[in-house]
Amino acid sequence: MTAPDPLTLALGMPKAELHVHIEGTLEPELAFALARRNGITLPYADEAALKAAYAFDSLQSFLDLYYACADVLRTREDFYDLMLAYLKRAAADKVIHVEVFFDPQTHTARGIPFTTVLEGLEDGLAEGLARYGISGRLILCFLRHLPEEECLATLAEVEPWLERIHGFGLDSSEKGHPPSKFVRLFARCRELGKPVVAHAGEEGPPAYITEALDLLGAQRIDHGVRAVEDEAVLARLVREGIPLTVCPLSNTRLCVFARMSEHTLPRLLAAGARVTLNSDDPAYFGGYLNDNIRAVQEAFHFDAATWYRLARNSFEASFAKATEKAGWIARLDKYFAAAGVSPGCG
Ligand SMILES: Nc1ncnc2[nH]cnc12
Ligand SMILES: [Zn+2]
Repeated sequence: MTAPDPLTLALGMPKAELHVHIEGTLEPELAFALARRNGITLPYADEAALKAAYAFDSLQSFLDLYYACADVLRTREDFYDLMLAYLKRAAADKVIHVEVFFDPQTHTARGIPFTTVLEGLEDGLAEGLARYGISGRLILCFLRHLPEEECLATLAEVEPWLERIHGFGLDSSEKGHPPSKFVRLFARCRELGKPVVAHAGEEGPPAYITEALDLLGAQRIDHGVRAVEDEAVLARLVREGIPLTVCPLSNTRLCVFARMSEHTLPRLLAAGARVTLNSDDPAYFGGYLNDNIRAVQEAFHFDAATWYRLARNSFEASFAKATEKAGWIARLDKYFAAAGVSPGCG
């Protein structure tokens, strides 16, 4: 039997996605359908005009559009449709577990009750499990462009639903909003017994990664791609086995790197960092997880062992129970064995 090429293997391998913003999975087609259903006029004539606006030169230029489009999400059914549409795409890419970010402040600020958001997303996760066999968790992200006091008020507001929120994260505009702004907020999150993650080192400097670890107690760093700029920060990430949820298409679309060939992913891997691959905001950045894999493979020509490592990292870095992780890794090993490939690691 001839072994499949590394790209074919990577596209078909079971994997987890640990960094995807549900609001960032809103495809233009669904945005217009929800706008029609809710009697809202989007400031774009049609789907093509909206897509034409996806020319970003920075994180902020993207966030402005991302928050504007989220306005079409109004009802529990809207959040359900959004989640289910994402899970369908993820299942097609052989994703078997997802840890999904959501930004409740984007919605509660518009008068949408938190329960509408939570229940709609949970309905979608339940249906996704039934239809596609994907397990899912929700990670609530705080918007870092807002004052810490407002985020503390949001946390107090969601405490009654704590057992339905798996963890807490920090997203939105990174520059000028360092992790140190949110020390009290994340101390409270940890006090509540929840895992914490934070976007850091996307556009911001490596020092923000250090702050996220030391001041917020982040257990995973979302992006972290600028860690290579500080040897000590990178060495620490490697030594402590801190997972990085890297999103290659996001980074090129938001001009963190001018082109994929300049991405720091190979350097992070070569240093021994615990990297995972993810799609971030797939509707806006040119694709879902397997589109990221295709773009990475075109630039870097990874071997089968590297793809195995990336998939294995995605399971190991998840917040699932150890028994679940062991089951997924066994499934991954079986997949590689059935393809006649011995990845030579793990
Ligand atoms: N890439 C990103 N960085 C920070 N906040 C975000 N919110 C949605 N996508 C984001
Ligand atoms: Zn993100």
